[in-house]
Amino acid sequence: MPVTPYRTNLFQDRKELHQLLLTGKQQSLVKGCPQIVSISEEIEVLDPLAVLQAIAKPDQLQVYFEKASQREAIAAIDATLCLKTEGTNRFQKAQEFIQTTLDNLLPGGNLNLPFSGPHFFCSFTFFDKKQAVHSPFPAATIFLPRWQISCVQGSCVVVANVEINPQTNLQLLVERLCNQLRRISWYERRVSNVFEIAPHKIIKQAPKNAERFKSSVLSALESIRANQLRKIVLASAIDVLSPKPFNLVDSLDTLRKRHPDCYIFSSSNGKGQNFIGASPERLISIRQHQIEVDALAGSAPRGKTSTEDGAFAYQLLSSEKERREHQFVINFIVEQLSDLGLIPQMLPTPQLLKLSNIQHLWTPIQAQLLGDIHPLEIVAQLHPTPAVAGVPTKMAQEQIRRYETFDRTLYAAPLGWVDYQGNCEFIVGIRSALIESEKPARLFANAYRARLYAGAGIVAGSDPNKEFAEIQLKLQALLKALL
Ligand SMILES: C=C(O[C@H]1C=CC=C(C(=O)O)[C@@H]1O)C(=O)O
Repeated sequence: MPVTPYRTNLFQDRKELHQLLLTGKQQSLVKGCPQIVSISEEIEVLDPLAVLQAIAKPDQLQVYFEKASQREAIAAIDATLCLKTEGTNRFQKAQEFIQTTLDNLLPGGNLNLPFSGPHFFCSFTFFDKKQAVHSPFPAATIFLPRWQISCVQGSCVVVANVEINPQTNLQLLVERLCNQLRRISWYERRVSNVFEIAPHKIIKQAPKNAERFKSSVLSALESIRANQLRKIVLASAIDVLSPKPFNLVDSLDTLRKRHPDCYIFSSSNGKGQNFIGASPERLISIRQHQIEVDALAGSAPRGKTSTEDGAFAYQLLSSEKERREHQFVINFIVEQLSDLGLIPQMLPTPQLLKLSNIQHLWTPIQAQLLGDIHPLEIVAQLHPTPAVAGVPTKMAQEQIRRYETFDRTLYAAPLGWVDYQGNCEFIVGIRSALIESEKPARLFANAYRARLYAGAGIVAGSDPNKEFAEIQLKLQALLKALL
């Protein structure tokens, strides 16, 4: 992909912008196919979530990511190009789509800022095929956004990706791009809450949920005793109904304030359904060839006092069962990275990751990226880890299908971005919910539904009551943000 030495403030200089687009047009003539021109420019400080609120439309694909503790947020709005696919080779197809797009892409503007240059936003479902006819998300969605707005530690960048073909009217395009950028920069810099009075919501949790979950745990423990399984992560879902639509931006705004140590995320399917969450788990990040993967498994509540909190932490760190549950995840990640010829490195004992309502055993694993391994090859190798599936993986996935009566959709699956230089960040979509902000569901007496998901790792020695209590604790992260 050639990098063009254009000025860094292309939107200020229409002649230069026109010239870059013209190069794209000429390239599309020579290559005989449309080209993408990607323009990056620094803008005044704004909140990407406020831009999402101001310009995104419900019928557009959208993704939002934020790590408040690192002062990092990014919004991707509408798709210039998109691939929706499924099957066992979905990661491979996604990789090919990205490569083909980059072969026909001309980047311009300021490429030296964090998040400048084209980024591809990806969401994968837990399973590689649709679980139900009306599944809200395809097994893989990869898109190059029309507009990408990011803010990293006070430095904000806008990236516009436009498709050009020999017929494109460049003057009109320049006009349209500059107008849209003006709209983005003018908008409110802070999220304005739409609902002054919180809508009344009814929590609907089938009473059978608890019993069904506990009997699944007992049955899974039987499979563990029979040596068919060593670990399985079983999840539960609850439905929250509301007479008013759920507001995506309000929910994200609440989540980022309540869970600054988590990755706040949302992925919208362009049909009024949004998958949102506050996940503590990073599947992988690659920055300048440095890979980081989280092994996260083993949980305890937070204490009400520092003494109680310390006691919970001590129990967690010294529990043989929690350490075993955690070790399965480490072993899997190390094995999968080693299979790719990488050399994983980590500290010998887990650390504690303390979140607002729960604490976990956490082992960050590092490796140096070697050769030309694509980030999605590593994602394919890592998903699903035993933090969300089990050991052995295939058997655990089969059993999950048998025990869980709901569609996992994006729950516990990789969600993230890959950039044009091979950097990436993927989180695991846990502590999450599917919210409906467009059409009320007839099935629920025309109310709007939010489905919340959380799971727990089951190993020999697990207690069904304790695992159910852990799930309730995890569900609180989302429940409090929606109510
Ligand atoms: C599967 C979930 O959590 C995983 C991540 C951290 C701790 C876990 C545990 O202790 O069971 C789970 O493996 C979830 O929150 O839905």
